[in-house]
Order: sequence, then C-alpha cells, then structure tokens
Amino acid sequence: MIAQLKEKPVRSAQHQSEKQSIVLGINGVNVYYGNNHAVKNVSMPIHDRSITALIGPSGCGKSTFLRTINRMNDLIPGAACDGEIMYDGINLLNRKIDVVTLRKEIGMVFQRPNPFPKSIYENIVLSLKFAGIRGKKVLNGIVEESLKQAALWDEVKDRLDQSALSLSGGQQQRLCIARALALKPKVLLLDEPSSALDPVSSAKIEDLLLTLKEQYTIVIVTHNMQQASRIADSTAFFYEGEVVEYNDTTMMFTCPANKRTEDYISGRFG
Ligand SMILES: Nc1ncnc2c1ncn2[C@@H]1O[C@H](COP(=O)(O)OP(=O)(O)OP(=O)(O)O)[C@@H](O)[C@H]1O
Repeated sequence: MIAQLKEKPVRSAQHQSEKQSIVLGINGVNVYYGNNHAVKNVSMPIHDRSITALIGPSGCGKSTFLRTINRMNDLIPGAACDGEIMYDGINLLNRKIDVVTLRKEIGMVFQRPNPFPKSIYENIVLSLKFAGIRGKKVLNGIVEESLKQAALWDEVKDRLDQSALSLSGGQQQRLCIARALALKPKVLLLDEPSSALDPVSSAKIEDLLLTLKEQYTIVIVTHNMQQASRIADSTAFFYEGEVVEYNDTTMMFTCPANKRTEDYISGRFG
C-alpha cells in the first residue's frame, strides 16, 4: 500500500511556541551515482521556520543532498540513497511514499528561473490544477496570495495575462517562488536561487527569504558566503560529500570548529 503523507497541521499560535522544533531529522544519509559516493553519512536537524544554508566547494554534494530531501534524485538514472530523512513521523526515503504529495509539502526552486512559457497567471494556476484545486475564485485567491507572499504582486497585478518570459530574471525567480508557495508547502528548498541574478534582484530574494522564514522552513544551497552569513540561522559546511561542520551561522563564521571550514570561509580554497 502506498503510504500517504499525513495532513499538514494548521499553523497556529501554539505552533509558534514550537519554533525551534525539528521539521526534518536527517540521519545517516548516503547518496550514490553508480560508484560515486556523492553524499556520505550526513546527519543534521533542520529546524522549523529557520533558514539553513548548505555551503562548500563545487562538487561536494550540496545540490545532491538538497535534491534528496524531496526525492528529485529519483529522476536521475543510477542514483540511489539510504538513511533517514524523518518528516512528520515518516522516512521520506521510503520508496513507498507518494512523491507527488511529498513535493507539495517540500517545494523546490532552482538556480535558473524556470517559469513555464505561459502567462504569469497560468504559471501558478497550472500547478494548482495539477494538484486537483479547482474553481476560478479559489484559484484567483491563491494566485494573489502567493504573488503577495513572493513580493511580486504589486509589480504584476495589472499584467497577469502577459507571458512569464516577459519578466526580468529576478521577477521570474520570485514567480517560481510564488509557484512553489501556491501549493502551501511546509519546507522550501532553494538551490542557489540568486546566483544567476544581478545584485539588486539578489538582495530582493534575500529580503524575501527573511520574510518567508516566519512561515516556512527554508534550506538553501549557496556559494555566497556573505549571503549565508546574512540570512541563515544554521549552516552546514560540506566537503567531499561529508558534513564537516554544522552550527549556528554566527558561530560558524566567527569561530569555526574545523580547520577546513575556516580555510573555506576565509577564501583559502573553493
Ligand atoms: N546527475 C548526476 N549524475 C551523476 N553524477 C552526478 C550528478 N549530479 C551530481 N553528480 C556528482 O555528484 C557529486 C556531487 O555533485 P553536486 O552537484 O551535488 O555538488 P555541489 O556541491 O552541489 O556542486 P556545485 O556547487 O558545483 O553545484 C559530484 O561528484 C558530481 O559529479
């Protein structure tokens, strides 16, 4: 039988008191591409309504690990994983879980903005229809709410029927964030979401993430040390597939426990 993910609990004032509870409990996760052991025995907590940054040199397994959380790696031939990613009492790496439901709960935004070649409105509505949400009034409401959450509404409310491709890169990326938010996820995974953007658009994304963390749990891969130090509550330093250090971000950047972390954040390699 296919195990369904449980209904998402309603967020409430009581939920607020659990702010630092663990949303994703990651225990001994390994990921392989054939013989390449890309992620090695990774364990860490991901706390509720916080930003966790994954940093480390190119090829150290950050994106692979991120994609494993919502099972995007399943789509890669030859990829395999083991270990536990516990979410709401369920191991997300269990082959039997419904990945479509999982990806609604744990949404993903990629490095390059990838809107559909459709209108701004359709970009959000298509995912909702796919998720079985119907009714013009309901759909319109969610479109407005998610565009507002992504700090894009004021810029696009008078041109919802225009092509998403007519937006700037930064606007397109905020649209992709709105598209993910429309499905009301609990967790948002972002793989270098501002690396393809200019500094002004990048700053807008950072501001947006700081606002969104009041409601969502965010995990972000970034190459930008300043960005990690500005926005992340916790940071994990990956090196050759392992998490060498995981800590409160301020601690990691001011007082790294490991020499390799220190060398990386001070720009000696990577
Ligand atoms: N689709 C794939 N198929 C096979 N091997 C892959 C695939 N994606 C990544 N790898 C390998 O897995 C290892 C980790 O790569 P990954 O992209 O996760 O690292 P990363 O830290 O995110 O790098 P970057 O910062 O450059 O994006 C590398 O050895 C890479 O070659």
